[in-house]
Amino acid sequence: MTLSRLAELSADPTASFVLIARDGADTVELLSGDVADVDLLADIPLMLDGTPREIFALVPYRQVRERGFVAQDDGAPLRCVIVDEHLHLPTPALLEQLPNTPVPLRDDGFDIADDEYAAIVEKVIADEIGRGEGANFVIRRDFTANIDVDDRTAALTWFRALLTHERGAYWTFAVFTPGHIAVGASPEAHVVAREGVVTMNPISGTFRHPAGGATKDTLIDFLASTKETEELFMVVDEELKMMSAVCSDGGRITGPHLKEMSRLTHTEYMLRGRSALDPRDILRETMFAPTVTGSPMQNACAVIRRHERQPRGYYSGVAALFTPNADGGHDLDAPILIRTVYLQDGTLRVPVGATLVRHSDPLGEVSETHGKAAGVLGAIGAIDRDRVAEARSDADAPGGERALADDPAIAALLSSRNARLAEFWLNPQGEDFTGPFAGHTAVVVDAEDRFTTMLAHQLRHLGLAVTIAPWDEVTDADIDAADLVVAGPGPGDPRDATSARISRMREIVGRRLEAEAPLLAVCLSHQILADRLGIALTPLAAPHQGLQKAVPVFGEDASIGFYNTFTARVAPGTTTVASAEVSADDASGDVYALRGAHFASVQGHLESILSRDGIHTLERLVSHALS
Ligand SMILES: C=C(O[C@@H]1C=C(C(=O)O)C=C[C@H]1O)C(=O)O
Ligand SMILES: NC(=O)CC[C@H](N)C(=O)O
Repeated sequence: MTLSRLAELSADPTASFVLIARDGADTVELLSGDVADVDLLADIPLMLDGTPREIFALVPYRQVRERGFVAQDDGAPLRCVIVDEHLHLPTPALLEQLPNTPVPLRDDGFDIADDEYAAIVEKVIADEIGRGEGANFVIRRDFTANIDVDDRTAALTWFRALLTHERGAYWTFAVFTPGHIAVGASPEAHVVAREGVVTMNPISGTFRHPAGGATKDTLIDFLASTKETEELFMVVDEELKMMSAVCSDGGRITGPHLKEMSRLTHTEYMLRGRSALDPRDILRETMFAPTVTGSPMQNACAVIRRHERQPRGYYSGVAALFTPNADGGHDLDAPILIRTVYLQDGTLRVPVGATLVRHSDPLGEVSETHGKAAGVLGAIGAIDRDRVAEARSDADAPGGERALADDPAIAALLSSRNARLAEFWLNPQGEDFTGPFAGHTAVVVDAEDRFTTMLAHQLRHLGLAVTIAPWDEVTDADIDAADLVVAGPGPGDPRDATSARISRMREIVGRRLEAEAPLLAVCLSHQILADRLGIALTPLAAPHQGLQKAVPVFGEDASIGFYNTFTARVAPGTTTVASAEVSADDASGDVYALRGAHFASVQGHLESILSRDGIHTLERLVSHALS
């Protein structure tokens, strides 16, 4: 009876329904109901006539405009299915019933050719990361094709192929709404909220299996790659910013783990914290994953706007399932919309991107996009399916399936990565805010890099009562009233006289110095402070975006994470400038920290997971500024 319901729904072109196979489940969920398109996340109708409702939503990328971020606007609707019926279908019986119709593709290929994509990668590294705009950016291309088979039959065929041949997906799903179909196998949970616990699952680092499949040796080579390791650390930092914004306990990280799929293996962390927010607010604060946009996230949207030719539609948005819970609220389960085919009136699109970092190899990123698209492209018949991968995905095969993650050498290599990270974020932090600076207030000025949420969280641990204020909202009165002002980091060239944001940060730094009132200046603001003291600013020969280094900070060596392209530079050996004490690199003269009467500054990000000595150094600098 339940299986016949699927047959009925598929036969009705006006019906809206969703099929979801969650990781590890032996059933496929079938949800159906009426469609409602809404403008804002807050409009998602979780309550109707006083009754909590289950809602499935497709959240398009353009929704980032709700956060004040830029996006090409294609009008893709924030589409909700108000669930009337939620069935569980046994997977084997469902597979028997799903069509397996040949779906020939016409006019198929990538909209951006390989060499053009490589050229975009080079441009993003030079013009964006190379100009201090951020650490990592995801730029996408689309595989497109046309089909002549009926849309719904094609989509069900592809869903069957993904269920049968892909593995390691968080959700394998198919969404049918009038005029719009999406079918995918996404590895990545963006945000999950259950009983007050919020989980995020940043996945980055991509190992494309060689012909014949992954082996222990090839996987070990991948795990040793600095680029792939640092890429994952950077996205964990960016997601911890989001966790710090939504969770009272800031969030802690566990992992790293492997995500083994049919043709590639990713590396991932889990971030966990507690939050009492409405799930729609959690979703808004976390729109969208840095793993599919970049960091800092707000500027990543501007970079995407500059370098992508077509709007994103649902790519990098989320599918969000809001389910009523026992507390009268809703749980949220929201995978990222990647590895998905979108189908409208016989035309399909499979968008795919790669995370570009300072040491990206353009051709390597080209093949990474092919590798990531391969699972879906194999399922829709655009490329040959990989027999080896499929054999491995058969858990009933003789000898069963043995995950490489279980190998002791691999497990040891993975866990050794954490030795580089800050214990603060690896351990439970509790909510005990009775640190050494209790009784003092701080205003943290955000210059469009939400590292301020992590800074604020650490400052609260040190006892301060903290508020975060955006650079364009904070008033002079706010600046004057705080016991401590923390002038935050931000994208861009610190010498840029045309930027209103950088000018305002200059005013704030100057105002506190003139008042001789406690100031801590971080990264961009450290550069601004250095400039004010007469120290020269210059681009680094190679950006330090996402780099960990042990550097001298006033008599102690500190292991710190860096996210800068520019630096303040003195003649090597310099120890004071004007009235300020300088901690600089012996060889290059690059200034790592400054301190003087009532102020201190630091080039690195003490709040980053890359800063093993972060909170300790933060405490030293705040203590100096407040003294
Ligand atoms: C951007 C995509 O995937 C993301 C980027 C990854 C990477 O660059 O290593 C890995 C997994 C995903 O978070 C995509 O599939 O389009
Ligand atoms: N994170 C930052 O504040 C970076 C500062 C500056 N945009 C640079 O790249 O050097």
